[in-house]
Amino acid sequence: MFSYHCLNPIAEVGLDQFSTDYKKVEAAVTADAILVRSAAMHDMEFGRNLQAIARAGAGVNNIPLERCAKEGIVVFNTPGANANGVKELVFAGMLLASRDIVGGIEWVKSQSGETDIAKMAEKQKKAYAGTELAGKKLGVIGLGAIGVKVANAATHLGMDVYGYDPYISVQAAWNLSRSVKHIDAVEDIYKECDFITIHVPLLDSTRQMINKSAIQMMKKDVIILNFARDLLVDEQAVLDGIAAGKIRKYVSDFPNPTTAGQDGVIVIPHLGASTAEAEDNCAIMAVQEISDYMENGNITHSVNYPDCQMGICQTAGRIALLHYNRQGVIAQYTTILGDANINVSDMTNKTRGDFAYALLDIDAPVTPEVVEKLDAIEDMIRVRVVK
Ligand SMILES: NC(=O)C1=CN([C@@H]2O[C@H](COP(=O)(O)OP(=O)(O)OC[C@H]3O[C@@H](n4cnc5c(N)ncnc54)[C@H](O)[C@@H]3O)[C@@H](O)[C@H]2O)C=CC1
Ligand SMILES: O=C(O)CCC(=O)C(=O)O
Repeated sequence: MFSYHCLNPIAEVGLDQFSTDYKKVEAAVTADAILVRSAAMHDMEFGRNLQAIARAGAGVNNIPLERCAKEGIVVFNTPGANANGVKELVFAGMLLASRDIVGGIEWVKSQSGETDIAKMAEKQKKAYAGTELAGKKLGVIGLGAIGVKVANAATHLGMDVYGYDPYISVQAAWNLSRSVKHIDAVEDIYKECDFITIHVPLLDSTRQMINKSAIQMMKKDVIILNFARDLLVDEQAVLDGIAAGKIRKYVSDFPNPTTAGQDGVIVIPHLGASTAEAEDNCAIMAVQEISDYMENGNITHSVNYPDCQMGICQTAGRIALLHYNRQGVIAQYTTILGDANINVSDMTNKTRGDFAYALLDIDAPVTPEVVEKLDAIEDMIRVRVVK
């Protein structure tokens, strides 16, 4: 029996995928696995039996990845599962920034009961007029699951699309429309584009990527869209740019005291992934990842351990070893198994930075004494008897 805890509401259609071997628990500290959306986990203490965390979403900046790896907790995310939901809201953001749609709607509301409203609207509407998307230059920074969808869709709206991603994956490159111009220097996006949208993860290397000097390079009346993370942008510099008449609008999906209520800023309450479809997709993928890890030891879409799959175990036993990626560890654990007369019939050992993961299918079940010896290896983080 496995236990899981949900730190945020997770779509039932996903949780329904757990077999009857799983039970939901109220206390995170007692759970084998945690499902989370945006809840901040950096200050959480983890129970010793916690083996996996699945982020039902893309961004993992709310989870202490390194600490989890050191505690033998595999962290997963659900790449691409909410990308379409975000893409659609980015276009809503572009439209809201191009014309004062919200101002217009508010005006209509304020005139409710006015019998002459149709005639008044024809006079009033010039106050809310704007510009079109077609023919404008859109710069997309980060061509991953979301960036590619935004870039491709924008070409169908007649936009001239520039894409920048020095680390683009082969899959994303395959998916990118040939109409998108591949830009090698992000500065060219800053200098050329009417709309700039950022879709990169929040990392030390991307924090405040859009800063004062980037804004200085931008065209007058640029519209900046941020559906990735607020800390990617120096938002005070953006407010200064709006006040100086350089930036026409800043659209953000991340309310905070700096931007909420400010002129020239449209802030949405983190709704990018809040669609039934995205929530269902993320929950289903997260539950599948956790189930495959808990039941088979397979890792798919981890963000702190290497991916590693050996299907369903067909031998007498399977063990999973989470260890540091250091010299001599493989020799030590295979010697312990050999000394215990346990034949390894299949194994995979994968590494990711400082961490490594091994799955071993063995011809006899391991005894508690063998587990104890494996655990005692200096660079061993966690030993799991999967079967
Ligand atoms: N508003 C919302 O509700 C949502 C926000 N997000 C945010 O959007 C981010 C992106 O999501 P996905 O596209 O699904 O992730 P992804 O991992 O598929 O794509 C990220 C892309 O950014 C690129 N990248 C990394 N550093 C870069 C740099 N310095 N310059 C240019 N490109 C760089 C990577 O190569 C990758 O292709 C997430 O990390 C998350 O923070 C994601 C989903 C929902
Ligand atoms: O779960 C959510 O609503 C947030 C989605 C998000 O920001 C992400 O997937 O990175």
